[in-house]
Amino acid sequence: MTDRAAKARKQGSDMSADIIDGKAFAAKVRGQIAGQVARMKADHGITPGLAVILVGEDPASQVYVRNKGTQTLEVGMHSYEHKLPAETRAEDLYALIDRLNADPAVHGILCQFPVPAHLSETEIVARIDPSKDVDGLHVVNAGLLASGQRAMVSCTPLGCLMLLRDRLGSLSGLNAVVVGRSNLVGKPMAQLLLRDSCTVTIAHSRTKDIAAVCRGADILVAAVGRPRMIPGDWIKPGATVIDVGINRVDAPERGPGKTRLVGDVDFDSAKEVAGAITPVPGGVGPMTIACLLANTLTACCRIHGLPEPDGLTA
Ligand SMILES: Nc1nc(=O)c2c([nH]1)NC[C@@H]1CN(c3ccc(C(=O)N[C@@H](CCC(=O)O)C(=O)O)cc3)C=[N+]21
Repeated sequence: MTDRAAKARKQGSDMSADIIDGKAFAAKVRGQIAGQVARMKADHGITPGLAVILVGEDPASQVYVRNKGTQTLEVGMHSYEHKLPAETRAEDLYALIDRLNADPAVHGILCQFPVPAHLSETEIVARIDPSKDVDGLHVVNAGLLASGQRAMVSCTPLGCLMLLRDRLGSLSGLNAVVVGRSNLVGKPMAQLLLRDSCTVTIAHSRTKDIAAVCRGADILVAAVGRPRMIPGDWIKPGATVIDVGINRVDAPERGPGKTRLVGDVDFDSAKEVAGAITPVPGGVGPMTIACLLANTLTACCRIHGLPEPDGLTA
């Protein structure tokens, strides 16, 4: 049975949704990357390198940066971590970015956000060489993507696209609703879906009757950052639901002071309606890091004029 047939069968039935295993898919993607990195070393003597900048000591950011560093090394790339004190002056941060831009061993540069309030994320991103901008945030990359040209594409939307293509095959003609309009996720996600010939709606906090808009979605991508905002009765039966939200909430049921991660979708009610849904954790999050590594490999290939890796770009 094809995926679409399975989806059709699920409509109107009371089966619960397939859970999309982002963790397993991400491990597969990292395996592919590791193979291509090994070949790159053997054939060309080039090792892709990723530089991650962390300003300040936000505990969640420290965990993410550590995970990124470990996974970068696991696929055989070089990892360069730059931890700067919270009070770092903008000019010193820019001097570091300039050095990394000029460093031939560095193919990808990421500055972990949020940064302390005295620094400007916009100006930091503008300082990064667009060809090394593995977050896809530079206006040059946003513009290239929007005009259908070869760009560096933000890691989270790229990961969501890989999961959707794996699940659905062709996305052509499907109604896609993206909830959230951030530069990091919502906007590039909408561009990618449009490029795959979806009919795309971007919904947000001011959208009128957002529930009805979501109910029209064959593909629903939630990227608002509000815990469990989207209930099951906003979801079209059989829809594919991609939950980008990673929200830490109190979990007194786990003991005093305990917390846990939840998405922007109310998973328990949504899974009774959707055809397939990504869990949090274990859904989009691991794909984001896998795509960061994919983007670093892609940037390295482009910088050296080598053919781009298969299946790892948009
Ligand atoms: N310039 C920049 N680019 C980013 O891409 C960026 C950033 N800044 N700042 C912070 C957010 C957050 N982010 C995550 C990546 C992976 C997981 C991830 O792997 N999550 C796991 C588990 C996480 C856990 O257990 O804490 C999961 O969802 O299964 C989460 C969050 C990237 N971000």
